Amino acid sequence: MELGWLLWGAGVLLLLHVLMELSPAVNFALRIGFYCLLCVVGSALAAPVCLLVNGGRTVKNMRIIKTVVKTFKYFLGVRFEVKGLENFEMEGPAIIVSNHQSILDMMGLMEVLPDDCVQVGKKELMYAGTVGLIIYLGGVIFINRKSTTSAKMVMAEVAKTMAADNVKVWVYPEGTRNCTGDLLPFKKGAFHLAVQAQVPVIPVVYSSFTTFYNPKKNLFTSGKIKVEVLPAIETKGLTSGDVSDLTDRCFRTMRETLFRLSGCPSEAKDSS
Ligand SMILES: CCCCCCCCCCCCCC(=O)SCCNC(=O)CCNC(=O)[C@H](O)C(C)(C)COP(=O)(O)OP(=O)(O)OC[C@H]1O[C@@H](n2cnc3c(N)ncnc32)[C@H](O)[C@@H]1OP(=O)(O)O
Ligand SMILES: CCCCCCCC/C=C\CCCCCCCC(=O)OC[C@@H](O)COP(=O)(O)O
Repeated sequence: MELGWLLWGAGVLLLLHVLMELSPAVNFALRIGFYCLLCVVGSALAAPVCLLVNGGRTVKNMRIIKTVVKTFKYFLGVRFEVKGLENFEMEGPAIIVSNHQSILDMMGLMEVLPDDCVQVGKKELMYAGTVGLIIYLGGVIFINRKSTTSAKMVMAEVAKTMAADNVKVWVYPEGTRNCTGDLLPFKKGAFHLAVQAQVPVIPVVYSSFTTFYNPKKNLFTSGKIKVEVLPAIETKGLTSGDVSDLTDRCFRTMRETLFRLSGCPSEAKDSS
């Protein structure tokens, strides 16, 4: 009986292996499926620990979530090379902005995430099963992207409380995933938030995934991601009239860094 199960298991694994070798689409779907499975299982394991240790929804749970998510890279063959972490070594609140390429970004986020830092996420994520639960427990700030007014109100509330709560807030200013090797134009919410709270903006840039991850080409192999935490941009004394300039400045710096980290120096020159 047990031998029968073993043979079945071996047969299924062999079939999956052959399918993966033969079809890039199957290979891609299985690898992404595996990542999602890691997220679902990792969240299911982390949630009770968060509840037992910290009792409910709090940014302190991010340490537990980070410990779990940081192991995922070993299962997927993804590695990170991080520079500039000293730029996070500042007391007090800040807005962190970074490029957003894929759902895989959760690994890169957790690789560098400073203490007491929450993310801004779309509210739909709340309903993603155990992943939604863990995101809720981690204190993620949910916004409704379909309603500018409501998103602005949530951000304004965060601006009022983040100094007292002493938290950093991580925003993806492109507002959505974008895996083209370039940046989408930045939305201004993160920069309004920084100016309203009078806190610095710290940009974080991840090199382009396109050499090892491209959903359009069913490409997902192992790969190395370069990450750079850039020096903080001060906002003391800036007003809402300065938000566009601040957004542009940050966009240009991040785009140059993205091209440099991804090995496309000519495009970096074009953008300056
Ligand atoms: C195991 C698994 C574990 C998982 C790990 C857990 C970690 C979880 C991680 C979760 C990761 C989740 C990752 C994710 O889910 S990423 C997706 C969700 N995140 C975002 O969308 C964040 C970025 N978006 C923004 O910041 C947008 O600006 C928002 C959403 C706020 C509005 O966007 P919208 O498209 O509606 O409007 P607009 O930007 O064109 O702006 C329109 C006008 O309003 C002005 N304006 C904007 N904002 C403000 C403001 N605050 N005060 C005053 N004014 C403001 C603005 O200047 C403009 O005016 P003008 O300049 O044209 O005159
Ligand atoms: C009962 C419902 C069950 C639902 C189960 C869903 C299981 C989900 C499984 C794995 C998901 C792993 C994702 C980790 C978190 C990803 C966060 C993320 O990257 O969100 C995308 C968002 O930034 C931008 O969204 P769009 O690019 O605009 O779209």
